[in-house]
Amino acid sequence: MNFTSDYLYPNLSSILTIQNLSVFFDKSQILENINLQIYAYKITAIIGPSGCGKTTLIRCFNRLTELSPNFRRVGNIYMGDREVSKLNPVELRRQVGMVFQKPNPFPKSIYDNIALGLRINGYQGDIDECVEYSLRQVFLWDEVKNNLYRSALTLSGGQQQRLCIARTLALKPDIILMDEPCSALDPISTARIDELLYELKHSYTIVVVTHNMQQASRISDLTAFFNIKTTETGEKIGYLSEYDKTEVIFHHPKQQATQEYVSRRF
Ligand SMILES: Nc1ncnc2c1ncn2[C@@H]1O[C@H](COP(=O)(O)OP(=O)(O)OP(=O)(O)O)[C@@H](O)[C@H]1O
Repeated sequence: MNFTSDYLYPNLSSILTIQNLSVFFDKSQILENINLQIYAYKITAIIGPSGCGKTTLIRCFNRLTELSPNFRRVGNIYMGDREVSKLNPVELRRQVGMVFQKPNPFPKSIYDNIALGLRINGYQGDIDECVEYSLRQVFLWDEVKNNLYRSALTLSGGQQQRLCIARTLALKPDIILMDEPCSALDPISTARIDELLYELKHSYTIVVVTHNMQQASRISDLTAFFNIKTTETGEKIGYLSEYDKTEVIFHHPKQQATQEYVSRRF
């Protein structure tokens, strides 16, 4: 099914348009014919069973999949009106930032975790100010302001993840991709990240892969449910099964598989 062409929000602009995207690693097909629109200033949750290609999909958006030599894709991914393959990958990854499953701060000070990326990207403004602003955006400033030169590795998991989000925000991305950002966190840290995402969506477009149905239903505006089909030769291929406003996906999905997945009867 085609989930593009102003399907859900006719009046909103789509920041990413995925058209007929299929992904292969060597001869194995991982994703088949994905058509999807990501809307600006919305949170889009990507859900689906393990192995359906959620991570692979979002890594196509900022071309991280290309770092695997066996990767190949057909179809198109447009950011605005430009195909991402035509963009400089370093600049693309600044515009399309990523937060990973496990917090991965650099083994440097809290300050340097943010300042390094700014310096590498030739930031011309006041670095101290930007460090403070980014830490305030993730509600970490008050917790770390007296220890900015302490190793980031001494922070708790939840603090480390907020630092990683701050590091991404400092580079002023348009889109933030999050790959199960709370899977390594306790419920309190998860709740703080949820609140944070809610605040951030006024300024950024967020795409979050999650296995946490509560998180998806609480924070996202739109939800894409991916499923897996098995071909006659036994190959397992991920496809986009249903995409709609989150309220619809969780309360009145059109497909039984979606209903079973979101109610954990899958
Ligand atoms: N670099 C790679 N080379 C070969 N196969 C890969 C590579 N990366 C991912 N795959 C395969 O692609 C399929 C989809 O993986 P992916 O991590 O995208 O799924 P997922 O839906 O995010 O899974 P999970 O929910 O378990 O994280 C899996 O079968 C995986 O083994």
